[in-house]
Amino acid sequence: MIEIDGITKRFGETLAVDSVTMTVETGTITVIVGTSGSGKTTLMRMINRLEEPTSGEVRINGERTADSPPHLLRRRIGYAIQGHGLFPHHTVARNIAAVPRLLGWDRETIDARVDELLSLFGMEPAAFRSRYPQELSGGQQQRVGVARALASRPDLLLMDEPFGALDPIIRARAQEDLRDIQRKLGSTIVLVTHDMEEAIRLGDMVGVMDGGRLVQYAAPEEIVARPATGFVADMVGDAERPMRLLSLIPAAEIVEEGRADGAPLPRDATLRDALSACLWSGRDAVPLDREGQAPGRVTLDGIRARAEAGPTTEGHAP
Ligand SMILES: Nc1ncnc2c1ncn2[C@@H]1O[C@H](COP(=O)(O)OP(=O)(O)OP(=O)(O)O)[C@@H](O)[C@H]1O
Repeated sequence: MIEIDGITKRFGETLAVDSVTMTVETGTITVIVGTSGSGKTTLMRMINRLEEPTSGEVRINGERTADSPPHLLRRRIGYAIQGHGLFPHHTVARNIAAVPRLLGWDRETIDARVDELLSLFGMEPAAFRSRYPQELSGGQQQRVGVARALASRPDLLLMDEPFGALDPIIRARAQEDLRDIQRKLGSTIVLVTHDMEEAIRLGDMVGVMDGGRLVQYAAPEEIVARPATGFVADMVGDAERPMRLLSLIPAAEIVEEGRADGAPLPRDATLRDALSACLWSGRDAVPLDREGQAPGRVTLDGIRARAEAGPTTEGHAP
């Protein structure tokens, strides 16, 4: 359990973090969300003492972090940042093994851990172990970055906008993978993002920061159903916009040739209807009735691409 107790950080005149108190339970994901400059990164960096608090303290499993030398503390706490920070001249295996090597693990244990993590992240160890970061796709580099942060089985993994550099489709996959792996390993994760949708999707608990203050700390359902302030409500509203947008776009706009299983949706169905039908039936395409022609199909990929294009077509303001 991580207890953040009345923690405050001042940079000169700036009150970056203002007396934040929160408890993170072991084996959960806590997401800190807020706009730029709200203090979320500073709050997180005070957990592993990359920043020293002006006042207040942090305890990990009852031990005050202030009593642990920062370099020892940071070996127990994984840290993954946007752009992954991999060492370009080291192989994937050596990158993942960085902290276990520092900790003096023996070679077989390290090799086994590297292979275990690569497999867990869906990367065949024999194919990836000896590659260099520049020989990987962006999504693979990001996975190696997270694998590295998890390698020494840290008490806690801190993640600062880990998916910020990924395009939206990979991002959704990366979030699902993280969730799966966190469940399998039982890791405790604190993740910082400016994206409320990501917070709602990933967090067991969501903390919303505004102007250095923690304005709400609750389960995602609670945040959505009962936002504590207007600011939280606005952030939730922004997150729901893609869904609202989907219900305004006719599925006919992205219908394509080809068949799909199931009863055709009516020709005036919206993308939201099509998405619901796909999710409900577990299919990645559904048929759509068309005027004077055989039914076409609407695919999940098509829906996703159209949602990401945003309200580009005239008359579809969200
Ligand atoms: N080292 C520093 N020196 C002076 N001011 C700082 C320093 N680090 C952060 N700040 C200020 O503290 C406030 C909070 O910054 P912080 O980086 O924690 O916000 P954030 O919510 O993580 O924002 P972003 O999403 O842009 O990273 C900002 O006003 C920032 O300018």
